[in-house]
Amino acid sequence: MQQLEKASAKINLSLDVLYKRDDGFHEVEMVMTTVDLADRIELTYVDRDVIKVESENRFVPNDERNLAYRAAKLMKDHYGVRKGVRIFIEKNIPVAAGLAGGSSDAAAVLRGLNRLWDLNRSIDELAELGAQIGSDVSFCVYGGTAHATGRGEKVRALPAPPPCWVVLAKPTIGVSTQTVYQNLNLDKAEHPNTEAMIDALNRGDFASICQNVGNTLEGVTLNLHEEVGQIKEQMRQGGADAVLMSGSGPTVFALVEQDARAQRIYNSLKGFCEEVYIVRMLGYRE
Ligand SMILES: C[C@](O)(CO)[C@H](O)COP(=O)(O)OP(=O)(O)OC[C@H]1O[C@@H](n2ccc(N)nc2=O)[C@H](O)[C@@H]1O
Ligand SMILES: Nc1ncnc2c1ncn2[C@@H]1O[C@H](COP(=O)(O)OP(=O)(O)OP(=O)(O)O)[C@@H](O)[C@H]1O
Repeated sequence: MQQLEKASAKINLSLDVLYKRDDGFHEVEMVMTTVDLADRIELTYVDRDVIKVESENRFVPNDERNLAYRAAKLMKDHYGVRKGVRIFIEKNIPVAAGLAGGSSDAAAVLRGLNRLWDLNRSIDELAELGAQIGSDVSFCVYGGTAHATGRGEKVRALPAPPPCWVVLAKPTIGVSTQTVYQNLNLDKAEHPNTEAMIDALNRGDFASICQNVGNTLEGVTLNLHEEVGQIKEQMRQGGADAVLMSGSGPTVFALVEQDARAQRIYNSLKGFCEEVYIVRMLGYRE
């Protein structure tokens, strides 16, 4: 018995950090959307009480450190399941990139095992459970476009952005989310206007979406890695409608309405970055 799941990457159209909480996490307010760059997760039923994780990507751990493993373990423990699974991850999303690759794999495992193990749980229940794995997992369970609050786990659906191209470019460095949050100085940080972003989405106003992209964590990663600023500049020069770092970075994305411009930006970055993609937003929950 097999179950295939698509695990899509996300970008943060806006990311505001409000304050540091007593539990060490930061209270955030984000607008996120999934894009058409995805890992492929293959779940195979095993008639023994085991979880095995395999991937051909050398940056992805094959043991209990893998978020996909942790998702399967959580499902087993939470629902008292005595069945097993072999998880194969075809990794297409860059690792440690700010695109929620690991979180999306975990979310895909929650959705897939719900079917493979006949658990019949609701998507809301899976999203709530996913928060125990990581702050981005709840959003990834749903996908689409959403407003996420709390530490990221409170998710409310929003309308899809109008169609456009998204050029993603990741410099060769990886960035630890924890390090970026630790280096954030909230007294000096910039804050996006989340309300204006939500309003722009509700009106389907592409120009206003572009005007209101913003990420409080961007300044931190820009200071740590000058490549991020260089990519932003190159995208701007290529005529992008909006340019922003996603999550804690280091991936930068450009929103571009015109086909020719998107292609030009993609081509110009190809020589500069190893990992460049030209994709569409998925927009709605699949
Ligand atoms: C940067 C984002 O990706 C934006 O979408 C998320 O805020 C991070 O989500 P994530 O990778 O799922 O993060 P987690 O695995 O939950 O946390 C990693 C580390 O980031 C920091 N962290 C994360 C989320 C949050 N709201 N406040 C934090 O301070 C904590 O130090 C935590 O130990
Ligand atoms: N399934 C997985 N795929 C990728 N990395 C994983 C996975 N499971 C665990 N990891 C570990 O998590 C680290 C962060 O990887 P990931 O690709 O999820 O980061 P990210 O895209 O920055 O996430 P986010 O945007 O949620 O902060 C990696 O360095 C890797 O060691």
